[in-house]
Amino acid sequence: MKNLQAASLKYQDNQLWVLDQYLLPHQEVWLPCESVADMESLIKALKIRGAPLIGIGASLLVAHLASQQCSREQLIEAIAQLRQARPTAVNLMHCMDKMSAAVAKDEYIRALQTCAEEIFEQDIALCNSMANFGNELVQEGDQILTHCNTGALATAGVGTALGVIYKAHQANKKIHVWVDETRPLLQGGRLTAYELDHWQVPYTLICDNMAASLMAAGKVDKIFVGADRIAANGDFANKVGTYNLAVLAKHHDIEFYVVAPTTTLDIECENGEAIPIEQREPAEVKGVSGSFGQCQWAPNNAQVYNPAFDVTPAELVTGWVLDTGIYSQLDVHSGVLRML
Ligand SMILES: CSC[C@H]1O[C@H](OP(=O)(O)O)[C@H](O)[C@@H]1O
Repeated sequence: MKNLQAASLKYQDNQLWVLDQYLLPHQEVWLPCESVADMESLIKALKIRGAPLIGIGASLLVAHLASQQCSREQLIEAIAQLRQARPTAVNLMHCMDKMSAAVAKDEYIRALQTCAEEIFEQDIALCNSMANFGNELVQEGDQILTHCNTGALATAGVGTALGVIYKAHQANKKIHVWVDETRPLLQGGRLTAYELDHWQVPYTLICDNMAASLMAAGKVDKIFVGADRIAANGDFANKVGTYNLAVLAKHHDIEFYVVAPTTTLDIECENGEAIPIEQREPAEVKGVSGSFGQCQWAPNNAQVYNPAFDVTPAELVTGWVLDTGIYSQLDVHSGVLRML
């Protein structure tokens, strides 16, 4: 397989490497990934994360195993196992479907390697398209709020929602970004802040519970978020806390955009109720952990509710920014997502 390099994933000299996002921003540690167990563990621990990237990483791992003379049966098992690694981001399932089709071919080793390379390179192009379309929505001086991390760390390209922000900054639109820290795993405070620092984009880090007062003060012009799965009717799942922002945006009449590649569409899901929501470990809410270690503030026996995502209904969305264009409520209500 050819060498491939993304911000947090690389295939170099027949070895797959993952940048441990759990340790960012203070430690940049690249981990080798050599087995299904390795990749499954990295995905579940969000050491590799982001709807597009987990599909891309899993695909590269399967292609790597194929080049290591794994049998077709072992590869079929690997695909089935990786498909289960996380339940909400549909990109993973779409990628594993593509790899399943490839492993069924006579020349399955080459087919798997080509498929994984195409998935990687396609995502770069999808990110560029989303960024270009989304940038059309950004005016000079906009104050943009974003949630979680949707940048180069979560994709093979410039990102989804954060890719739009990156493009607007590159176009000298003098934007400012409000960054939700995004409890409980702090993807915003750790990863989005890290990316915006790197790109020298002006930003201010906030706790998630501060977004409402910023909107009330007229300090937010637009909101751009990512998605993990978009249903046929336009409802979508994204990092928990996204629904909060959508409701607040409606109340304050602020434009609210979801930015995602078409690989995040799942027209098998009629609406948001059909999207499986990952429930994660209580420890993530009882305290916090990262490159600094771990601390717990809640009592050991505290009951915890820790959904990794929530669902935003289509009626709260101003526009869907996909790699194929920008779609309005009217477009989506007419069923356009089923035709992409
Ligand atoms: C472009 S990434 C999309 C999506 O994935 C993130 O979830 P996680 O950090 O749990 O992988 C977040 O919901 C982003 O918006």
